[in-house]
Amino acid sequence: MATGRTHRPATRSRGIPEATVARLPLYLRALTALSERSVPTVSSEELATAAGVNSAKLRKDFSYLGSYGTRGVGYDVEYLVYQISRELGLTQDWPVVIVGIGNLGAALANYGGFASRGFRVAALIDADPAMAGKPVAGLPVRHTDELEEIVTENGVSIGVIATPAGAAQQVCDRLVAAGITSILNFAPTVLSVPDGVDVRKVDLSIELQILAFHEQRKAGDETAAVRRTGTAGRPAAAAREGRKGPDGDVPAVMPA
Ligand SMILES: NC(=O)c1ccc[n+]([C@@H]2O[C@H](COP(=O)([O-])OP(=O)(O)OC[C@H]3O[C@@H](n4cnc5c(N)ncnc54)[C@H](O)[C@@H]3O)[C@@H](O)[C@H]2O)c1
Repeated sequence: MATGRTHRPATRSRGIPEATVARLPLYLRALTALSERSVPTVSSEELATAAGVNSAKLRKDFSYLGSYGTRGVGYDVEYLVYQISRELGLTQDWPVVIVGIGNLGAALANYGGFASRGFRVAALIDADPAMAGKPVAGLPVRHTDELEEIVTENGVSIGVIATPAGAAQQVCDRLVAAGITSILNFAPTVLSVPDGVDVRKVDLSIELQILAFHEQRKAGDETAAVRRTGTAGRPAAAAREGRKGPDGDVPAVMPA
């Protein structure tokens, strides 16, 4: 049934670019920490540092929300938390189902951070009949036979897939046929979905592979520095000075 991939315009309907949308959760996390410490206002520089974002970019992002802060005072923390939460659709409750309640699915079900951010785990679903009825994170595991019924009854629009890769597309197709329009996929496979369905993929092994790439680069830089100077521990200085290595390579700063 899967017919194609979701294509999203670079700018959303209300004129907020996708790149800004992707940074809103970073601001929200930093702002929530400030709010928990009862900090009333924050400057763009402080918030940018806490969110790991450049402050000019932050000001531009907030201008899309119509939030400009007050000169000499900064941004009102509580109001920004409300504004960003509203923009992200977090002022309403989102029931979520998790499919595949093995090691990862059970860990996700037990993660308190979903509920505190408005994502209520409505049901846990697994194909293993031996698991049906067993409690995980206070919820009885339901069998996949009930998947469509669960989605409809709970008005679920977000599904989390934590099954083995081989089962993920079939699970995805059933979730979509049942009415789910957003999928968070942890299985190491590319899912095909019809237009109008959003898929976000989480893959820790890919993140590790990217870190391995950087580690290899660092090791390469170190070796080059030893060759250049006969001393280890100088590549950072060489990079700052923009010096080229013997092979003509400039130590690269890669996007995170
Ligand atoms: N994204 C990541 O960073 C990350 C990290 C760890 C694991 N994973 C992936 O997550 C998935 C789960 O890993 P795990 O260690 O929890 O595996 P697991 O074997 O412990 O659990 C898988 C569960 O899925 C169930 N299942 C199998 N087919 C199903 C189907 N058709 N419908 C519903 N449930 C079904 C099984 O009964 C089992 O309970 C794997 O694809 C794994 O590669 C991803």
